[in-house]
Amino acid sequence: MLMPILQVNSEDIPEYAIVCGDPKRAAGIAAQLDNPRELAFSREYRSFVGTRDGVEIAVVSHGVGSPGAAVCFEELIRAGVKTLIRVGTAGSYSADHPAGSLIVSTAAVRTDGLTRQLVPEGFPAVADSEIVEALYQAARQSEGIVQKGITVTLDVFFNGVEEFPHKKFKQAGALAVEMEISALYIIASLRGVRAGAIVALDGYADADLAAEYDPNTNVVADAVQREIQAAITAVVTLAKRQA
Ligand SMILES: O=P(O)(O)O[C@H]1O[C@H](CO)[C@@H](O)[C@H]1O
Ligand SMILES: O=c1cc[nH]c(=O)[nH]1
Repeated sequence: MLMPILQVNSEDIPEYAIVCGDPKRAAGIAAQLDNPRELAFSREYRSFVGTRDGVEIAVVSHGVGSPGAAVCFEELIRAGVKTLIRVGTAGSYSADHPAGSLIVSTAAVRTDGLTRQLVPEGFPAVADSEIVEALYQAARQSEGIVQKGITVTLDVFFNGVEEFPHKKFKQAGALAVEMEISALYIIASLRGVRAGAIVALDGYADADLAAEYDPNTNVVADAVQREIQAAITAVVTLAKRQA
């Protein structure tokens, strides 16, 4: 069956998918698999399949922001995906986690508008614990800071007249902010599949720490490579465990 927005056929989509915002990053992830094949490039959604250690993996970009990403997650699940891992970037809340650190998201604060239209207030956006552990163990095999914890999903990247809610979420224990994980966890829960996420920190979101925002440094690029390796390793670990 052809998925109308991703423009991929369900027959080509395996059970495991790695998703990321940037279509270029999707190509970079696919290039690290064996026999990568591009399936489609429709809107912001660029789709590939490849294998690692005999495990078939889809790699698909979902663009920026929860509503667009939700379309991607929904169609992948309709096409047969049962395990989704997001490989993203995020802004740090703490000097303990500078740019280049990796955070495995255990749960996401739902400040986004999308999930409010899907589930009641107070319903938690939580990662699958087996995926969290697989990502954390895989990421710890590389150099650099790796931490597990709560992330915040926001709709806003450049602010308006309202203050960003970063301070209160930081005080409450959140580690970083990005723009799609709550949508991923809520949709996974609604559709009965499992999901997890790992993010590379690309600077400080907290105004007290923030310097000039530059996500295009070598430190961030290295961290993105480490999280890609961790996500691929985690998928293989999870798949072998299920076999
Ligand atoms: O690097 P990605 O996966 O796109 O993730 C983060 O980067 C984008 C903002 O620049 C948002 O999509 C945010 O969630
Ligand atoms: O949403 C995002 C992504 C990366 N860095 C940020 O500060 N915010």
